[in-house]
Amino acid sequence: MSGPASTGQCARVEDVSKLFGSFAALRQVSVELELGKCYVLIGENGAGKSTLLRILAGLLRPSFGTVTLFGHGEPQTVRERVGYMSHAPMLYDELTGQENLRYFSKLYPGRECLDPAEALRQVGLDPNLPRPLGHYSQGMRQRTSLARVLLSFPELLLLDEPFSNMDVESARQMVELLAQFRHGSRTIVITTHQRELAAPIADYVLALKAGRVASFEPGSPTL
Ligand SMILES: Nc1ncnc2c1ncn2[C@@H]1O[C@H](COP(=O)(O)OP(=O)(O)OP(=O)(O)O)[C@@H](O)[C@H]1O
Repeated sequence: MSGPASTGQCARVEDVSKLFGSFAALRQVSVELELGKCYVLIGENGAGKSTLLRILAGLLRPSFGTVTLFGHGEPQTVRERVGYMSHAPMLYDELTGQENLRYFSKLYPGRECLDPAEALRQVGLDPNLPRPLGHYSQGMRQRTSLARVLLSFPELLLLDEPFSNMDVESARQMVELLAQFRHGSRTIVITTHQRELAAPIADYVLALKAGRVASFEPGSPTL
């Protein structure tokens, strides 16, 4: 790769503000994301975490400021290199994990996709589980959501509250899994209210407060 990869930069957010009507959800946020690192985004309810993630995903446009992703000034043009997992899992309860993924893999026509069974294996799930998703534990549902994101071989993973409603052991397993993806040189951004759960993979911790960057500090990753 040339250009941005050689500088090790995955994304650059410069002076980004996002207004909803007259309300500023983000105010002059600037941050740079290096390739292959994990960023943990924390802050109270309404701090702007999901808004920043959705802007990085190209799902929202900033009102002011710029976002550069993989060296491109229009995140929409590199959307296929980004995997976004929202905190409402977009999966069908009446289908099995593999049926869900087969359905979603058809939404990427003409593109190479990871085999659904392999995606499930990568997140530690048996692809041949006969149960419908409605009978999965929360941890298994979150893993299936992550497998769905992996279908398109994303280089940047944007995960909104990946540990929500998970027990501590399932969250620990999810963190180990994410650590493997990071070692595979994917860049990861996680929003969470449970900073301690993500600490083992946090290369950097970005705290937002009322839409502003309150702090941006290196973490102490152990994985
Ligand atoms: N589409 C929208 N229209 C209007 N206001 C919005 C919209 N999206 C977000 N907001 C507001 O912007 C602020 C930031 O929301 P955001 O979801 O980014 O916060 P958050 O830090 O992710 O919060 P939480 O931890 O509760 O998910 C909130 O006050 C929210 O109500």
